[in-house]
Amino acid sequence: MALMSSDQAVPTATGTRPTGSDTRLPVLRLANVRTRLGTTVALSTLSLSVESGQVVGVVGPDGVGKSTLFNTVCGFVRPEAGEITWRGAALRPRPHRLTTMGVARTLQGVGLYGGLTVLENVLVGSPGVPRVPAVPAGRQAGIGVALFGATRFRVQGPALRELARDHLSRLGAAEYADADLAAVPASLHGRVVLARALLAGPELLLLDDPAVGMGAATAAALAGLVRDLPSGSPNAVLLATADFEFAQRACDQVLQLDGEPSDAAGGHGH
Ligand SMILES: Nc1ncnc2c1ncn2[C@@H]1O[C@H](COP(=O)(O)OP(=O)(O)OP(=O)(O)O)[C@@H](O)[C@H]1O
Repeated sequence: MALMSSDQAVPTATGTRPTGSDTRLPVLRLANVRTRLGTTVALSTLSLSVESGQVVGVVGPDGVGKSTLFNTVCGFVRPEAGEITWRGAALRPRPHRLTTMGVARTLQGVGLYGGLTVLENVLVGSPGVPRVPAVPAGRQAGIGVALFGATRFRVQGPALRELARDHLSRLGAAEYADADLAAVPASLHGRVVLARALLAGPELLLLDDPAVGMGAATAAALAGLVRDLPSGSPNAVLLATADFEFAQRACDQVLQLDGEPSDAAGGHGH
């Protein structure tokens, strides 16, 4: 695992937009990105590059800007400076285009439902999956659906269920597929969240503190699974965590964010 500092410069992309997606170029690159939330510079002068086949971790304590980084990459907030590129092409992210583009994101502690099987939990938010009465409609139509929905899914119906089983199997949780989520060990919940994100076949998987609240053994097992993820899909992983040990286990490269967010004009780099 290589350790980078957050002000380590990466070359700025040329800005010319390639006609096709060149898989030799970094999946995602941020160059000197700064995002302000109100008067707070929540993300300051951040540069990073996520190459094909890599798991890259961004590590830092609460409040250092990890969620802001993800929200910037997903287009929920717009950076006031810097450049984001996707396979070498300038990117202006839009949340509703994420799945089409090939980005899936997990959210901390969102969207696991007792009363549904593990398999049904993996399928929540997928197109063509009937609503399950146990889940309030508002939650099914929530942000998870927006992130994991529609156009990126190539299969539906029984084939989608089989794909969901395949992902559970890949993550060592196949035997729990038909069990109620409430009845399976909590140590498996992280894998259910992962399987759901994998279902869309993303090129880039964004993992928001995947080990939060986990015991050391569960986190270590999950880190091993995450480390092995980049293959065909996802092609690369960017994860944010406050857990340096988890990042060390899971990542090829770790970028440490350790600065304090600053007020207004006097923003400084992390
Ligand atoms: N809506 C907002 N308006 C103004 N400042 C905000 C807003 N949301 C977050 N911040 C501030 O921006 C900074 C970065 O927050 P962010 O949530 O990105 O950090 P984080 O590293 O993800 O921490 P956590 O894991 O606790 O969410 C923090 O100082 C936070 O207080």
